[in-house]
Amino acid sequence: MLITIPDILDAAALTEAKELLAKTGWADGRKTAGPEAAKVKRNEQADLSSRSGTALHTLLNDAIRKNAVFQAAAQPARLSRLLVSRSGEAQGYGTHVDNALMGTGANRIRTDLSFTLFLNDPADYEGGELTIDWAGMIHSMKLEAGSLLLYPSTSLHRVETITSGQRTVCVGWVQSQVRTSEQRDILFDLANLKVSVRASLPEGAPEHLALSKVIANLRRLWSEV
Ligand SMILES: O=C(O)CCC(=O)C(=O)O
Ligand SMILES: [Fe+2]
Repeated sequence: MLITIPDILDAAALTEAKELLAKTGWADGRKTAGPEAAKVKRNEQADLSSRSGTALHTLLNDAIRKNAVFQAAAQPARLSRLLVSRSGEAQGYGTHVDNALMGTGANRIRTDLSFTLFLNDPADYEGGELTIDWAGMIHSMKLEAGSLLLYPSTSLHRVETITSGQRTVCVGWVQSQVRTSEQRDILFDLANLKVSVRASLPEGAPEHLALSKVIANLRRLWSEV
């Protein structure tokens, strides 16, 4: 599944993120790419180890984790550390596949899903679409500031070259409790169905219980914890 989630950050959180970003240092983005991806990666990455960088990481991480749609769609078991990157004119990120495993020690994860949280508006730059090759279809997307695009890490993708202005995003990866995309899709559909059933049938209706039972039993079959 490829899904856009609006309003991960509200206006106040976006302003705070931008203020923290203004105090953060930047380094060459190739440092955090695998050897193959490093050849096509042209951007800069924020130093999230500084004081303002740590505050920024916490702000973004909390906002992503607490979002109900993100939780339902990704079913996260674990999240990678986040990266914040910016690309200016003539920069971008050529076609690549993300590393299957990331992080070290206790932070090691299998990447099932990748996401980009847009930190500035599409009007601020030309080019810079995130282009994803998913199930034989090409999706090219550029979202409003504060919105997140979640997509399977199994796909080839790229960031189109920026022709003017500057693109700033936060990217990260999820190890899902549910390893396959097909099973995650079914659970996401059922979670959405549960919301509609709750809205249209009285509390305690047998349909609520039946649906809860189906969801719980599928999660028993498909989850790794
Ligand atoms: O900047 C983006 O939207 C995606 C970046 C990316 O593909 C990556 O960091 O692996
Ligand atoms: Fe990537």
